[in-house]
Amino acid sequence: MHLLKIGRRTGSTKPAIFMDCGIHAREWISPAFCQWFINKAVSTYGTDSQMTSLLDTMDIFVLPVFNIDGYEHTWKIDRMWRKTRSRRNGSPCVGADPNRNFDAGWCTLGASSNPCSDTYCGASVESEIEVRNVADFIRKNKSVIKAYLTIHSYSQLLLFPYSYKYDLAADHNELLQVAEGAAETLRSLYGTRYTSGPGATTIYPAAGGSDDWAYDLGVKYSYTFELRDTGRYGFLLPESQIQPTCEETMLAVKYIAAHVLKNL
Ligand SMILES: Nc1ncc(C[C@H](C[SeH])C(=O)O)cc1Cl
Ligand SMILES: [Zn+2]
Ligand SMILES: [Zn+2]
Ligand SMILES: [Zn+2]
Ligand SMILES: [Zn+2]
Repeated sequence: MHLLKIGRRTGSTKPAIFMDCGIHAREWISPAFCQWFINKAVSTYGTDSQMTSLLDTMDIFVLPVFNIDGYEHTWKIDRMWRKTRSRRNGSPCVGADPNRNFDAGWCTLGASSNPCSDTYCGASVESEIEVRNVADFIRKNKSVIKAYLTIHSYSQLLLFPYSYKYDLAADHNELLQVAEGAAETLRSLYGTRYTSGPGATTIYPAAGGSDDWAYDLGVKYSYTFELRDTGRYGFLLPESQIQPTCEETMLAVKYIAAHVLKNL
């Protein structure tokens, strides 16, 4: 797994943002966005004032493709694959849903213990090596990681904890306010409408997700993005929409980052 660290080479440890893409293999617009983000971050540092002040103060960790084996599978075999590609002896089916495999109400709701289900929670918490690696990294760096962003598609949603329960997060009001501000900034470019809210009531109740896990670990600004569209093309978003999607999402990510920066 290739994790990029974007930031100034100062010796000092800086507060950081962690963003992952491609946790679900078929959500191809997601890795496209991380690639776009990396290029923008390095190419506009020094010219774009927001990006410059962000990178002068914070580091940004970007994991462009979380679920590498699943992503390759969608390129070569099965475009609609979602899960990892782990194999369990004795099981006829392959893979677990990495976004049900985190230690956050693991396998209690909105997930399946059937290895053939697309929302299979895995044999145990962090059974998927990709999940274990990301969780280990964030645990090790939790004192500096101030925000966790995980990029999915589709539905045009900006979700935050909780999905594994209906209780509101302690920081609900702030998380909602920031999400709504980010969604409004995103809409200002092409008019794309996003809905913001806690996962459980905004999309569906489900346990084992990375955003809930990061939030409970202490990463306050924890968001799941569901990028374009709302179902017309779904996961098969046309190439013509890649650039506009990346441009509008960039605005939302910069909005959240600016809020994190202001509240360091
Ligand atoms: N904590 C979570 N946050 C967001 C979601 C929605 C994504 C949408 Se593809 C999923 O089903 O894994 C699911 C969970 Cl479990
Ligand atoms: Zn397959
Ligand atoms: Zn997803
Ligand atoms: Zn999705
Ligand atoms: Zn703010």
